Amino acid sequence: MIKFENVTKKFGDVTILDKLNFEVAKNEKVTIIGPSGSGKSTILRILMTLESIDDGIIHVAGKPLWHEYKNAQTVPASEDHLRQMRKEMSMVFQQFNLFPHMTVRRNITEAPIHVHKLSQKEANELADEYLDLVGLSEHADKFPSQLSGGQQQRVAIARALATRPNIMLFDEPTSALDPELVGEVLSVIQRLAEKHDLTMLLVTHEMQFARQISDRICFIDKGNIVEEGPPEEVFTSPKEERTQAFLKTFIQS
Ligand SMILES: Nc1ncnc2c1ncn2[C@@H]1O[C@H](COP(=O)(O)OP(=O)(O)OP(=O)(O)O)[C@@H](O)[C@H]1O
Repeated sequence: MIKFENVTKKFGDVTILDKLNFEVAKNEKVTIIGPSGSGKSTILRILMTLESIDDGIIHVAGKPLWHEYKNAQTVPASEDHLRQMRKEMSMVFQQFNLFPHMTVRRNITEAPIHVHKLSQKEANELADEYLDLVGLSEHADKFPSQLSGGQQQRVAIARALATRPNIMLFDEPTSALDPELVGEVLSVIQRLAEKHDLTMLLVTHEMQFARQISDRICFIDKGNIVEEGPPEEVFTSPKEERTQAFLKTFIQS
């Protein structure tokens, strides 16, 4: 579903992703872990086309993301192609990024109406369906400021789902929350992982959670995957020294 081939990303002279090879299968749930600054968020931002790449190729759902084929040649993607590709994916950010002046329902219906050209009625039905899924049906007419951080993040998840993506990206979705609000957001994500046919790529420091929901853990350091495998294997008996050191500091902190 997602395939990075020799992808390099630089910011100025600094190489952030260094010929990265990485794949996520359809419906697979993968968590990326790694030290601060190792390039985890950059991977998600590149997939959302919020950042471009310097070299390599990325395929999403069988099509090149940052390129397209024209006259049997690979050329840089047009804005039209990028727009099409964006429909495959939705991302939930660390900061919920809700529109403060819009009600919860309108936050959710904006993209279905304006990007996906659904009618108001269809978009409202979608909003109701996903507000129910995240357990916030009774809050549809409130404004974000009237909700707790955990509730706001659940609205952000409903909003991301309402464009009916095949791929959901989560970038540290609980790290801006007070500890007592983390659980409610994680349980929504867990339910999604268990009950919905979605490909999920998650960046989180919630190791216990990653262990529960992931099919595979990727440990990334200095822009490359150092080790990957099933959660039990990576967390219980990491093979690489760098993974061992990272997990150790994590447990101690
Ligand atoms: N727009 C940008 N311009 C310049 N440097 C950037 C930009 N975005 C990210 N970086 C740098 O790229 C590196 C990787 O950033 P990234 O956010 O992907 O790391 P991360 O692994 O997600 O870290 P964290 O766990 O702290 O969120 C960092 O050194 C960061 O400072």
